Amino acid sequence: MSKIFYTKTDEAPALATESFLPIVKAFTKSSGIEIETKDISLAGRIAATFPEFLTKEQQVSNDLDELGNMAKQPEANIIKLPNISASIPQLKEAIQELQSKGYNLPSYPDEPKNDEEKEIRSKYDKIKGSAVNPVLREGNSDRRAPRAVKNYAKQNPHSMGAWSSDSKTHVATMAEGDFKANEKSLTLTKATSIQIKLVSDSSETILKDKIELQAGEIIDATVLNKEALIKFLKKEIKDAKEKGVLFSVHLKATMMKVSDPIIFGHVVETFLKPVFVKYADTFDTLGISPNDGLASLYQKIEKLPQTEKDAITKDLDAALANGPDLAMVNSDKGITNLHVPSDIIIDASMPAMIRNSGKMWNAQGKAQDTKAVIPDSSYAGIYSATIDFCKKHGAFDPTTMGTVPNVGLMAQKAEEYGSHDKTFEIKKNGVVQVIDLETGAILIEHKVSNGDIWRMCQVKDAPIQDWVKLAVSRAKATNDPAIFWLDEKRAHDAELIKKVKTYLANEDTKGLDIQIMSPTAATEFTLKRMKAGKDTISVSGNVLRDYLTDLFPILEVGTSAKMLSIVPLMNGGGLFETGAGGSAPKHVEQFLEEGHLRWDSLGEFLALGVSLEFYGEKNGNAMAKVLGDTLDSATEKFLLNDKSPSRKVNEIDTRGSHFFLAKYWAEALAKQDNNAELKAIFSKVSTQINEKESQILTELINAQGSKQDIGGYYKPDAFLVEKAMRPSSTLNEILKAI
Ligand SMILES: NC(=O)C1=CN([C@@H]2O[C@H](COP(=O)(O)OP(=O)(O)OC[C@H]3O[C@@H](n4cnc5c(N)ncnc54)[C@H](OP(=O)(O)O)[C@@H]3O)[C@@H](O)[C@H]2O)C=CC1
Ligand SMILES: O=C(O)CCC(=O)C(=O)O
Ligand SMILES: [Mg+2]
Repeated sequence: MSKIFYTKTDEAPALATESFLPIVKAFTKSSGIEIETKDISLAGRIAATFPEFLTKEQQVSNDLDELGNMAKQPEANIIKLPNISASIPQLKEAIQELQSKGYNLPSYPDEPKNDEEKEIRSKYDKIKGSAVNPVLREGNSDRRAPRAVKNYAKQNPHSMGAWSSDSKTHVATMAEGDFKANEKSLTLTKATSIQIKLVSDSSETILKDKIELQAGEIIDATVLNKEALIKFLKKEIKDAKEKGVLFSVHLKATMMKVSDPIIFGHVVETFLKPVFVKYADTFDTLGISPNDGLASLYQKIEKLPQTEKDAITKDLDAALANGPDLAMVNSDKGITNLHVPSDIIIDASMPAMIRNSGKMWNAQGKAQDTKAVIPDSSYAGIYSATIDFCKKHGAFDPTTMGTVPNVGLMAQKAEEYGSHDKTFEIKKNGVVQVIDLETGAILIEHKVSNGDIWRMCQVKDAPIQDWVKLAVSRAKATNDPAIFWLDEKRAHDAELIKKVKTYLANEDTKGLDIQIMSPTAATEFTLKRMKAGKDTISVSGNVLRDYLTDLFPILEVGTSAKMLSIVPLMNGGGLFETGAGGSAPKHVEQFLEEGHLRWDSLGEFLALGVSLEFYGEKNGNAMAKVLGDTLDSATEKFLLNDKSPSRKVNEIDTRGSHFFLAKYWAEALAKQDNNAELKAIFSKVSTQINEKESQILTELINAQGSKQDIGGYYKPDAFLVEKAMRPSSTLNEILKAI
């Protein structure tokens, strides 16, 4: 009998799991459904990578590898919660925490001095950034707000900041020399293997050897010119100051884990140029890299003698004061947009700004118009088009606006999000060539200069076919227009458009409205319909999948946590992601401070519903189907009765919301007549829950209001977490007895 694999991750979702999973296990046990937890937390992945440094007791299995293999099996059924995609500062913190807990792990070598350190560094670099999702995503993505979620938002609209036509907020993006401008692309007619090399006057360096490519695969390569980037940044820093708007930079340092931290580093360095010039030697000795952000810089200068440290701090203050005001991540704590590369992640940060009248927070904690710097222009246009739309038509109205589900090309590390092992910071002037190893032909080449960022992306043919099919099936299921967001003027998109046209011709699309539009045109088309209450399916590549499934949900339903996020795996299994958002570090902060967790598990309820249904079909388990159906009804009632966690302490939080879900789930099971055994079991449970409701709620509220100690951040103490997340002994007893 196959199992449901449930992931143990990090931060707020991991805390929530401690409360919710016991409920799920109790409810599914009698139906013979086995649920197995797999640890893919950052700390777990670090421990699994370095068994040779650990004691027998500390060693753990490599659960991510196992799940990655599982994702290729037809019986795969995986519930995936959001996890940390670690920036270098986060990775270092996690290592330090484990070391302090007696794990004899090597530290992260900033500048590896020998082969052993190089090996350690390369192992850590595999854990860095988005190291989990690409391994599990062996299928394309289908993300949407279920009808019940949409209706809830219409009846209980979230706040939406007003827009004024004289808002100074805008997007700044490069006009030349960026990834978009330099992209070259081709489709392979037959399978081959390639090599990437850098040819300079004096030498040839192989950057990557023997990449196997399949027939029909699209490859593209491009380069971002460092000089053009710096020129652009200088201009925008000056312009932000002149216009009196906040300066903020929006990148994806997690998914784009090689290119974007380097770009972030250039922003930090350009902003603070005089300091980096004056203290170049000291920073070198201290191993300071602008790519790690200001927070890491401040931390490293702590090691200096007081007078030296004071001198640098004074110069940093002066350089910061001399520039435009920076958008803040946390105004109270003085954490700026330039502190940590992973604090501002474009998919969530741009929609949050748009929802907030186009403003970000300044140092005084006040909302202010902003220059959103998105260096590469490939996708920046969708945000400028949205901002222009809001300036012209005002903010969207959640009570009337339409919905925009997404069908995203994602399988097998598609496009930019699979490019990090083929992304290089160029060390010498020369030419980068992609060579066909079978024919010796140069497939693509670019002239490059020292410091440029060159990258190659791939997308295989089978995922493209699957994606087109998925788009057609969603268009059929809804009868809504489906728009492929592809720009015929971009080299990669032009190749993709040829395939889309070919594969669409193989499908029965009679009566369907399927169109191809550039991202900017698609944004305008979709927003106009959305404003008028009409629904439009976005069919996009991998990056836009990510951006659009935060942008529209955040505008429509307040958060992407409430999305149904299904990945039909290409080999027949199912990966069910819980919402489309992140791991909300802010929520953990609040929980530790006042014992209130505001993480909304709605995405998890939805994911579990489809997972159970899928399990029922795959295994001919009728009880699983009943559990799935009743969970869906419970989720609807949950929304109707507005039982999501409140944001305020001493009101129901995540744990209370789980209680209500359990209550409604038991009620629905008691009410249904498809399975007598479940009806009998849960009639009893439902009565018990209803009888003890006020006692349980009191226990859950009483657990709030004070500081929490869970014995760690990346690897909290299992016992303390359980105690904190399951404070109602009355509820625990009822669940135990099922
Ligand atoms: N699938 C995955 O594994 C993903 C992982 N990540 C990772 O998550 C981390 C944080 O990323 P970030 O960009 O800040 O995004 P988050 O989604 O974690 O946070 C953005 C904001 O969205 C709101 N939010 C998100 N999820 C929920 C939820 N379930 N319930 C209630 N509110 C929610 C919160 O707003 P408010 O403060 O208003 O309550 C939150 O502060 C990073 O490490 C990132 O790499 C990011 C995206 C996807
Ligand atoms: O894997 C990650 O780092 C983030 C994924 C993400 O943001 C998404 O898929 O929407
Ligand atoms: Mg995202």
